[in-house]
Amino acid sequence: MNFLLDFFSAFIVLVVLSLWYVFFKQYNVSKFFKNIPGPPGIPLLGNALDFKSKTKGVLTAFLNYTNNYGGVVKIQIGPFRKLLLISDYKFIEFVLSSTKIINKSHTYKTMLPWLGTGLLTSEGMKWKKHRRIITPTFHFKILEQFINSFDTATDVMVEKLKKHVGEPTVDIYPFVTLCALDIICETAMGTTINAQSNEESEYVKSVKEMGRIIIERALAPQKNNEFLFRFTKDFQLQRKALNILHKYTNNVIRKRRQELLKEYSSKEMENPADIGIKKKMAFLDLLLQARVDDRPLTNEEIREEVDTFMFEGHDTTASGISFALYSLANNPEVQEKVYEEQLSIFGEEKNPTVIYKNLQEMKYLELVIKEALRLYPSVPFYARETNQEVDMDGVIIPKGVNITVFAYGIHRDPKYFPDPEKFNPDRFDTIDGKLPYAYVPFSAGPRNCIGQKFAMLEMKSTLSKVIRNFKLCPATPHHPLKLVAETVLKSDNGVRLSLLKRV
Ligand code: HEM
Repeated sequence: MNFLLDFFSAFIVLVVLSLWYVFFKQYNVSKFFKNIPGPPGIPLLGNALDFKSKTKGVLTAFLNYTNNYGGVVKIQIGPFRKLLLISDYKFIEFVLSSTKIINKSHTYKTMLPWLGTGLLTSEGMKWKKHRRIITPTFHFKILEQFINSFDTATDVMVEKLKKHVGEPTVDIYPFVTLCALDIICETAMGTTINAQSNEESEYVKSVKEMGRIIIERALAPQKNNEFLFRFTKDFQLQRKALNILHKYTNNVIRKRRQELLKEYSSKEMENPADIGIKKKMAFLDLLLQARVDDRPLTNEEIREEVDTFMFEGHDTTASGISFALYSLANNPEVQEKVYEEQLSIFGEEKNPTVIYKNLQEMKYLELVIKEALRLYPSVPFYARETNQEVDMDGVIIPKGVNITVFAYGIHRDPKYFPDPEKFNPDRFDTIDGKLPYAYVPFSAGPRNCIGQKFAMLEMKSTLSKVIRNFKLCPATPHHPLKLVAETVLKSDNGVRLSLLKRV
């Protein structure tokens, strides 16, 4: 009896202490949020029901909140989690340019099992040091060598699309995704997985599986919790997918390290500084040469970075390319200008050998891509968390505040983009460079997208080849997009259009 009483008292003390800890931790945060407008929620769940099933409602809910409550909105998810949704220019500028608000929010934790602490998820000194050594791997001399990989993968896609010429409606998203996956595999790891001809490969399926699990966990409170997640079916599926993904990357790393050592010993490369320029190399090879704190990166550190490129570097460009193709199909006069530009660079040649200079000459196509990323930013929102108190022009933001930058929201603000729903690439002719924090598809500041130049080149390369080969028309029946925020922006009913062969 005594034992039971002791146990019960200990349990009560533990609960009280835990609640006190949560309350104390939340006190400053709650005080900060007190006067910020936001949608009324229901007890315990807050606004969580607005996000309804899985991912469907988040984008619409965020947009409604922004329209109803303005550029700085308080959102409550469950009893304890609050987030600050921002689409206010000054606030976005403050957050993204800050060297203090650098850490990612709690939501990114669901990526850790796959990516570990690669560049996207790492913090503090690790992020700083790795960002410094990875930045040179995006030098244009290195990117230049990837054009051939972009070209070869797009050739495969064009051949596959040719089989659908004349059909009234084709969902191009799956074609583009597999093409982007082939590209990132070859450029990040130097390996060919032939995703386009081998869609059922274990690796491709595992990449898709992890993408799904990451976003579902981020939005469902019971899966987000590490302990409860262990009892779900997805935990087992994640284990299986991670086993395949990590094994693949680890094998590639081991093999490339051995090859590199052999090449060194045969004195093939005399000046390590030239590495990656003289010889075509994948990001992985450059990471194998890199040094941090006067030592090479460990296999695990390299795997984290390569997996991060695999994750961050294919769905994003696939969305960018797909929505740009959709916009061109539905805006024939813009498409005609893009085609004219291609003719002015290559003449009638449909499959010319494309070099870096040609891609730089595609100025109008660049405006088209920018406008597509304004209306359909691949990453519609991203979040930071304060790890210290910060002073924003006299307003103190306490430690522990989740600040979610709503890029999709500010991109549709008529103050910065008049007639925002109109697809008008020419607007970037006049506004480019002005108000940089109103246009943030690649984020901005010290923690912006390190792969944006790579992404731009890939998108130009792929889009230009498709446009040289096909005339794009709207799908029949008419196909309005149903945008949803998954790990990236997608359309729930596909990205449909119709293809005609260019003669
Ligand atoms: C259209 C294509 C792309 C878009 C729109 C895009 C967008 C973004 C955004 C918004 C962020 C910031 C995310 C955050 O703060 O949580 C980011 C970060 C990042 N992106 Fe991209 N991205 C694209 C393509 C790529 C590619 C092709 C790669 C790699 C080859 C890449 C690698 C990364 C990495 C490593 C980070 C983390 C950087 C850091 O935290 O220091 N991205 N990207």
